[in-house]
Amino acid sequence: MTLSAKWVVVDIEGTLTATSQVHVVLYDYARPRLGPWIEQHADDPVVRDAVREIRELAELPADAGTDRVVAVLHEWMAADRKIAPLKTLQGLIWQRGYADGELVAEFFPDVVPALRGWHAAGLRLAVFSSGSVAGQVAFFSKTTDGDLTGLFEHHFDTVNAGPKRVASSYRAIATALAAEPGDLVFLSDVPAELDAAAEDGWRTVGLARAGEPYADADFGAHRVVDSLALVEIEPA
Ligand SMILES: CSCCC(=O)C(=O)COP(=O)(O)O
Ligand SMILES: [Mg+2]
Repeated sequence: MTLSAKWVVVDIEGTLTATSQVHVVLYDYARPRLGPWIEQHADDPVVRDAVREIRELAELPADAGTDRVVAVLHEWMAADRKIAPLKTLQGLIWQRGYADGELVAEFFPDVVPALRGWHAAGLRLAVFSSGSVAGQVAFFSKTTDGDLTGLFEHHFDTVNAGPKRVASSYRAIATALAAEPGDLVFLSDVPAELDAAAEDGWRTVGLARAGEPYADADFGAHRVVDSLALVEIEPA
């Protein structure tokens, strides 16, 4: 399969890294640290705003204590709700974990060669993930293949772009990149995300990786592969 594009925009979970890397390794790391982080960073406006938003979304009283906020966050994590203030707090905790050497990002074996190959060929790379931009940058900075942050020119999340299953988020990204939708290719394991990108005119590639949650999903008219090694992209 050969595509022509200027930008390659990649999802993280299920596309670059196993879902278990996020749901087990990263969520297990964040879970016990949420309460202490909220308490120890109570004066950080980012944390304060996130906690206020969590209370509002969960319909908790404005003075609900950290234990009640954390209980909500644990419920959201158990249900894998990708809610922005949760992702903000997780991202801060993971940022510290990567900086302290307690976390190291791992990818499917085909990922780093593909990313490096596209970058070397002159394609421009960006990330669109539910994980916060801070969490994404930390994730790519400490990987089993070293610091990969230099590969990516832009990072998008649900705060600076919008929800991943809504076409307007892909319009916002195309505008931010000053790119025509037809010059953008989006790679994701979630058909609904690909549908939203295609609705905005993007090219799309679905990742149906063995053992991953969407391995047997219906990808409709989207191109589908089980490895990035099968995705050839020429600079447009
Ligand atoms: C350090 S990035 C963590 C990714 C994350 O938190 C997440 O929810 C992944 O969602 P995606 O949109 O990449 O499938
Ligand atoms: Mg994904």
